[in-house]
Amino acid sequence: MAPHANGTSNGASNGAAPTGNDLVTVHSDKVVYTEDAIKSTYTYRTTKVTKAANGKFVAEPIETVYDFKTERKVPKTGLMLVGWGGNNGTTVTAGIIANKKNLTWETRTGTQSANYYGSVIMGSTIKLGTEATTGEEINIPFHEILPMVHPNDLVLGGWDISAMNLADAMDRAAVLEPTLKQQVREEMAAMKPLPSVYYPDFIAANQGDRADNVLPGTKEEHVEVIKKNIRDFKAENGLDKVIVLWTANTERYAELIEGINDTADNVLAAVKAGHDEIAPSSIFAIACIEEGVPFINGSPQNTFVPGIIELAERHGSFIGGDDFKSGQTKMKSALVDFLISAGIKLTSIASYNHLGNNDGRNLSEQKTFRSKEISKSNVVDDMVAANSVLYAPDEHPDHTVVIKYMPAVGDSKRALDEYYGEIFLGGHQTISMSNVCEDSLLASPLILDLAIVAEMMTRITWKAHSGAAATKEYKKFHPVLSILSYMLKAPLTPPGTPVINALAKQRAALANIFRACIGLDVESDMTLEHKLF
Ligand SMILES: NC(=O)c1ccc[n+]([C@@H]2O[C@H](COP(=O)([O-])OP(=O)(O)OC[C@H]3O[C@@H](n4cnc5c(N)ncnc54)[C@H](O)[C@@H]3O)[C@@H](O)[C@H]2O)c1
Ligand SMILES: O=P([O-])([O-])O[C@@H]1[C@@H](O)[C@H](O)[C@@H](O)[C@H](O)[C@@H]1O
Repeated sequence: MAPHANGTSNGASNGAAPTGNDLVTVHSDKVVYTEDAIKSTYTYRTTKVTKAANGKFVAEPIETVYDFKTERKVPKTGLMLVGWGGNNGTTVTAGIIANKKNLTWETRTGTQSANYYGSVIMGSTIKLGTEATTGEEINIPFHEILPMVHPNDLVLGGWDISAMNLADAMDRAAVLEPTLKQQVREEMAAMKPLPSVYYPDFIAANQGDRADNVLPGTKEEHVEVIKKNIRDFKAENGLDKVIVLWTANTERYAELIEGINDTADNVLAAVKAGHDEIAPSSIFAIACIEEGVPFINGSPQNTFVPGIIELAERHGSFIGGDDFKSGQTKMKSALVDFLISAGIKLTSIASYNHLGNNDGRNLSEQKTFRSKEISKSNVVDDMVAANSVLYAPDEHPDHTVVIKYMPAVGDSKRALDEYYGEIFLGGHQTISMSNVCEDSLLASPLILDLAIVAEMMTRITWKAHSGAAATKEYKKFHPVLSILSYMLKAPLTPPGTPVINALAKQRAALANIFRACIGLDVESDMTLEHKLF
């Protein structure tokens, strides 16, 4: 259960008193509970900096007071996966069934129980505060900070260009132990992906041999079919909400063409005209935006061309992406943050990996590899740019990304990295690492995190007490959900806003925004209570 407040705010009634097995009770006059919502008042503190002519800085603390409102009712939520029959799609499906049924299965090393390890929402904790008398740090499960969807309750569906049922597709993926597969096989055999949008030019030619479940018709018709699929899925399962997430193959980048995909009207006209540069993932994005359903891109291609971002803003529909940050890049975003913020001048990063799953097979073509190369390379940019002591303007470490398809290793990707940097007085530090990433077992929990956080964001609204954003009515967050960045290699942010890739900053943003929704200040880690004499 989400935390509850005992206090009353501004003399307003506190509404429904906290009851039952609430994990946390928040004593604050900044939080009010009604039957339907948690309402908090939060003072957001930032620092406005002005650079003077002499190159020095003037810093001014700024306070903005926001009201947040979080709907408390957890909706019955469906998760529709594009690429449902793939390694990630089958693995996350089996994982939910295993957890829902509390399955255990025999492995070479003993009995294994279902879990959600690798999910930041289900497998990690956040600091709530310090124990009133002992000062001990109190941490709570991330999932408990707000009333979130539980992954066990997600209703799964989706599309695939391969007609294979989920049980056979799970075998094809070769990710899970037979002793687990046999327990979920019957349920998964009944799961059949809907026919999908297939434009061969956007993925590797070697994917053609599985494309036996393809929608006929025009691009305009495809948008309408996808929208109907979503409506039907919602109705048939009695859902309150649907989230759609792309875990299909990596597509090549779409060419950005003025007059075609630069504005919302142009991209809709291009769909109507059946323009070649409208990708399947963009067809899904448009359908979801028009249907008011959050759409998240777990792959690296530029699904969200400028016209689609404008369309999402026009409809107020949530979008997020790009490219799950599952293993090698997640490590990179943490290690680079550590090295550069420690004053070590990283001068080269060599990122090699090989893998043998179908994703690797699809990436064996240059056009699709290029999409992944971009998302795996740009992850260091913000950290480098933030350190003008080490790096001159536009100076960057050398950075190379290599991905090779080696069928023998299957889904067990081998990542080999070397980080090379300058240290004190001309010394050098070389960090070489080997990182075996069970790719689908690392990506699947991220699919759940992305879906749960995206759904949570549909229930959080805000208004400002003063300033330019002051409004009487509560408003939604910006349609581009940059709050999802912790789970993504190439975080999509609202146009004109900075991209933050540093892993710790991304996680802090997620945790602190959720803390603000229950009227708790950011966790500063200052622990002054332990430092003042
Ligand atoms: N650790 C990871 O696994 C990881 C990390 C980051 C990103 N990704 C990305 O996630 C995606 C899925 O990875 P995977 O290992 O599950 O790949 P996969 O090849 O096993 O699965 C992709 C599925 O998508 C289907 N597909 C292809 N085009 C489609 C379309 N237009 N509509 C519907 N279905 C379509 C394929 O038939 C296949 O079943 C890839 O783009 C990959 O780059 C994976
Ligand atoms: O997330 P990460 O481990 O850095 O990157 C992975 C790549 O190393 C891998 O080659 C690719 O197939 C996966 O889709 C994923 O993108």
